[in-house]
Amino acid sequence: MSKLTEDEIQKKLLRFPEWHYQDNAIHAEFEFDNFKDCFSAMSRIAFDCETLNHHPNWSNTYNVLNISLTTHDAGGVTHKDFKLAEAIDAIVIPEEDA
Ligand SMILES: C[C@H](O)[C@H](O)[C@H]1CNC2=NC(N)=NC(=O)C2=N1
Repeated sequence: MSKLTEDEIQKKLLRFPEWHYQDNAIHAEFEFDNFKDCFSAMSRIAFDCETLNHHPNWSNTYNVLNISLTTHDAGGVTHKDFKLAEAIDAIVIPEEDA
């Protein structure tokens, strides 16, 4: 899968308000009520990663989850990253805000 141009990425990001592009990856930060809710979301995301065979660079500090998505095999952002971002948004963003 070939990497997207910055123009293509910025256009796609219009549909992903939580995400921004920087340094060959798309990034988002999500805050939860507590560690348990955060880690629960991470567990659910992990199952989707396995289904999609695509994996995030991420870190967790108590109730905050930082996620960066890039396609290592392509050296940049591809459609696979947006597929995973879509799955993550579906898990993390409450229905009434989506
Ligand atoms: C062998 C396996 O399919 C690849 O290494 C997959 C797994 N998950 C991946 N995740 C991400 N983010 N980028 C990849 O290039 C990638 N490649």
